[in-house]
Amino acid sequence: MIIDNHPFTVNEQGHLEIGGLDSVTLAKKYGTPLYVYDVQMIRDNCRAFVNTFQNMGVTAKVAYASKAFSSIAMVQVIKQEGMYLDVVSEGELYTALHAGYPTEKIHFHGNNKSIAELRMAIEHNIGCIVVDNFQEIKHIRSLLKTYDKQMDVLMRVTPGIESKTHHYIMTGNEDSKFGFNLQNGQAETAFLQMHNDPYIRFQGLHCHIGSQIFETDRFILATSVLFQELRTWKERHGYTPNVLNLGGGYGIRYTKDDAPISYAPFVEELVNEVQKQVEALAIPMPEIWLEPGRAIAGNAGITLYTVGAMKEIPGIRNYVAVDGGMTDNLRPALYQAKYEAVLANKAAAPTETNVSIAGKCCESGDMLIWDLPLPHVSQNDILAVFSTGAYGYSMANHYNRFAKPAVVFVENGEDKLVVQRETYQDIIRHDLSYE
Ligand SMILES: Cc1ncc(COP(=O)(O)O)c(C=O)c1O
Ligand SMILES: N[C@@H](CCCC[NH3+])C(=O)O
Repeated sequence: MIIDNHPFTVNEQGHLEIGGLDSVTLAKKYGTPLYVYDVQMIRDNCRAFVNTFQNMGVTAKVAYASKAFSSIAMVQVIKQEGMYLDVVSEGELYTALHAGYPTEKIHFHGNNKSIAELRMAIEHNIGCIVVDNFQEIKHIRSLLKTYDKQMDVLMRVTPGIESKTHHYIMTGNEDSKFGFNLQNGQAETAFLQMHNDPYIRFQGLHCHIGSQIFETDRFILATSVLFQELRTWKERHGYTPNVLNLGGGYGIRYTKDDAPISYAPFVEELVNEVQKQVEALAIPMPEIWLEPGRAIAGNAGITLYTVGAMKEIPGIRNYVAVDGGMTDNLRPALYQAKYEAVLANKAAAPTETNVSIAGKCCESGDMLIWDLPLPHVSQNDILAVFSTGAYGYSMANHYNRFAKPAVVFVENGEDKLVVQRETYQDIIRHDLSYE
């Protein structure tokens, strides 16, 4: 039996399976809360992007945006898939270096890169820096001169496009902290500062319009806005780009209300648009780069919790509390994000009650799901929340001094612990005594 619209099955005992393994057994073995990933699904998501470009004969680089979920094992899977890697901090870069990621396949982002981060990127000869502001141009130029090194650089621009997503995760609108503004000429000024620099190898433009977006026409629109700018630069400065990075942001299915983007037709649509624009401008086809994060990791991960206290307020609400919450999944509290879930140990049972899943933080907004139909719920049932593979572990925090959960990978019928559960010793590790 397949779980309604989620890519998971139910076994003969009526338990939810992930990657062919019984999720209830995994919960018992590793404890809860527990993040579990189906690694084959991560690989399939990577291949859907990479293979479509290959099948179309288009030169492309697909980078996994590691902010969605970064750990040594995750980065190693991405490396095995031959993908590129997008990092936005020293910490993500450090993780990639420790995972043995080929440094020339790493792209560095960020709206406020520190000198230390730029040094780290330059010292490790990473593949590309995506420059975000005028101060950074100055820093990169002087650092490259000091190191006497050249570096591939892209310029992040904001195309002035509002995407239909939560306001907090829009990034392509004019009023954004990210990138150079196209409308007011700042992008062209930045371009003029970089394109003849002896140390900066200026490769082209980068644009990321936001996250969890379903309308492919937004990406097409962003592409056409970039080409309007490129037309101007061609006419004024004779410039043609080597690279066009169209970012990430592809929406996945969290609930039945979401219609996720199908990667292959989406990539085809995007490539066709670039080809059309390139022909109109009479320039050679640039390399197309993409940076999916959520689309790679999101639906491959679930979170398992154990049901604890239950509180029924007759005529108002049935609260079911689990042993995690906004500390392992901040998205409902931060973006009012919606999720679906089942009882992993009763996955084949008919639903008979409507409940609200509460976390255990001392915070009324610590609710994981407000309305969830479930079978009869008992203490110690295992709740499995779907689509938590992206921005779950990576946004986990220590509020109320909760320890971060473990992460388990499942592949070829085997489970492997890839991030240990934190201990209370970890929680107080950096505390110093004042006595
Ligand atoms: C520059 C950049 N690239 C890629 C991503 C990945 O986005 P998503 O996980 O929505 O694909 C983000 C996050 O929004 C981003 O800021
Ligand atoms: N963290 C966000 C997305 C931001 C992506 C990075 N710019 C989320 O959970 O949806």
